[in-house]
Amino acid sequence: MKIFTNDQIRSIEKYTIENEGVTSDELIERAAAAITCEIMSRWRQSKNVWVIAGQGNNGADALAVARMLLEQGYNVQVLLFNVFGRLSEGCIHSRKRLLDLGDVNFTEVTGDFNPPFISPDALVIDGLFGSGLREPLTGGFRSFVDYINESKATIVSIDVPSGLMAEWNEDTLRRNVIHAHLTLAIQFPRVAFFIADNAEFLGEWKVLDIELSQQETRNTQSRFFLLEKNDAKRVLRHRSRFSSKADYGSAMIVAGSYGMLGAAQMCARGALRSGVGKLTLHIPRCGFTVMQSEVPEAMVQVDRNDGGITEINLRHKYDAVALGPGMGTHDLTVRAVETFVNHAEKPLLLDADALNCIAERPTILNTIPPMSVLTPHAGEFDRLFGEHNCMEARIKTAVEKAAYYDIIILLKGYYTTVVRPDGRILFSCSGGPALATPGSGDVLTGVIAALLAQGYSPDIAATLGAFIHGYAGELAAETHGEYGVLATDIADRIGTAIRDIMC
Ligand SMILES: NC(=O)C1=CN([C@@H]2O[C@H](COP(=O)(O)OP(=O)(O)OC[C@H]3O[C@@H](n4cnc5c(N)ncnc54)[C@H](OP(=O)(O)O)[C@@H]3O)[C@@H](O)[C@H]2O)[C@@H](O)CC1
Ligand SMILES: [K+]
Repeated sequence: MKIFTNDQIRSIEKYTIENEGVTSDELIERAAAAITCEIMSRWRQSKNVWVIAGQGNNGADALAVARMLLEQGYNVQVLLFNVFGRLSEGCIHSRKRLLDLGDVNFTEVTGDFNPPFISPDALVIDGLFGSGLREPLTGGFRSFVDYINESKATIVSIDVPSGLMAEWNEDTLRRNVIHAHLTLAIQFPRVAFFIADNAEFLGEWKVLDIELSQQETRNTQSRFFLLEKNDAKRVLRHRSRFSSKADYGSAMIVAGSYGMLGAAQMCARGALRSGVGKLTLHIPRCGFTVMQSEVPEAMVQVDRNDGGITEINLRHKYDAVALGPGMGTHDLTVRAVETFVNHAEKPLLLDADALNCIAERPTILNTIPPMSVLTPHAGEFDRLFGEHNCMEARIKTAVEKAAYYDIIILLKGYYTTVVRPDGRILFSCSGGPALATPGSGDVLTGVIAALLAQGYSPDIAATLGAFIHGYAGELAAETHGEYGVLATDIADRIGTAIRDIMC
């Protein structure tokens, strides 16, 4: 699914108006009807409702919602902010239709005003600013947004929480944004919805369909994508009855060190549950017995060193090679990673300590084969590319680095984000807090390695891997709850996750 920018949504809206016989006011009515419906399904008429409208069409939506809720018997009080005397046409139209009802509790703010008391049990409909916001809120608007947040009322934001930019918000002061409990996005989710930093503003979010042109939606190119279950289903290949393990590729995982062999095991389990045809593990000598007994499906090749990885020799050809889980960052391991990466010709999968080794010797970055996949969590990313104070900043750096080094960067988190060298950004929407468990990332590396071995392109393997892994985590949470999931529980549900996604 494509995620559009504000400008693109605006042109799809314009196209719809110009080519599909619908007026802007009708779109506002559609949006308001869908929002009203959603509110009515959640809150009874006894709820006190405050509708806060701004001067643009976000305000127009809000005023139309106020009218519809009044018609449904809700007790509604309306505040329209018209401080610059510049209401949009839609807003003027919605105001007229609202006031035509007669006897409406309506205040138009045109200058200084004392904010009314909003009780904590009230419902606030936030239609102050939507996608037309130019810059972070300041002055009176900023104070009013703070005032609403502090009221402790339940807040429903129309389209986007007021003060939040639809795409990038790094420069937005945290306090200038409405903290919604529910955000009802018109027609499309926004890029900002998939960036972890903004979760506190959005609350739960839902997209409401107002039937903008499907044709124009299809024709509009995007650089942002969301991978959902249906997309994953479309990408996953069915297996032929006549296939053999030779059809599903051969993967090598270089992992483990003394005390960290569990990482290698979990990674192997992730790969084996993801359908890899053949799996070889390169581990330190001390892990031989345990690995052979715990992961009998894999072949084991031991390092000459007992406690860590010191040489990475591929004795055979592999369709995918993953390096990192539990490897440690001993000098000898750093050197082994450097030598191996220097000589590698095909894309690699680099995770965890492989990334930490590269952080120790950043020149390795220059020798990573094109289209290799790096899978850092926030800490590993910062060790590699410098400190960042938020996920948005990391995503922006990832875009730069992915292009510069011609690599794919998968940033772990809710909405794991995959950045391609061409600047395209894919978000995976499965998962949840159950995935925040030790070894979870090792399992993910195994899944991606298996997909690479089976011939999925690196960007697809990364995004699909993140989706499958997240989905398996959700399944594991159904059994064990968000607190109780082990990484091995995730690994053991990967097969079921793939089956569910494909059916
Ligand atoms: N997608 C769709 O198809 C549909 C979308 N719809 C709805 O329309 C909404 C978008 O409407 P919109 O374009 O009128 O923008 P909105 O945010 O209401 O206000 C812009 C106003 O705010 C002002 N302003 C900006 N920044 C400011 C600041 N920092 N501080 C102070 N003022 C600031 C700005 O001033 P200006 O830039 O003109 O100087 C302008 O006057 C969208 O979110 C959705 O709810 C539906 O109606 C149905 C169809
Ligand atoms: K809003």
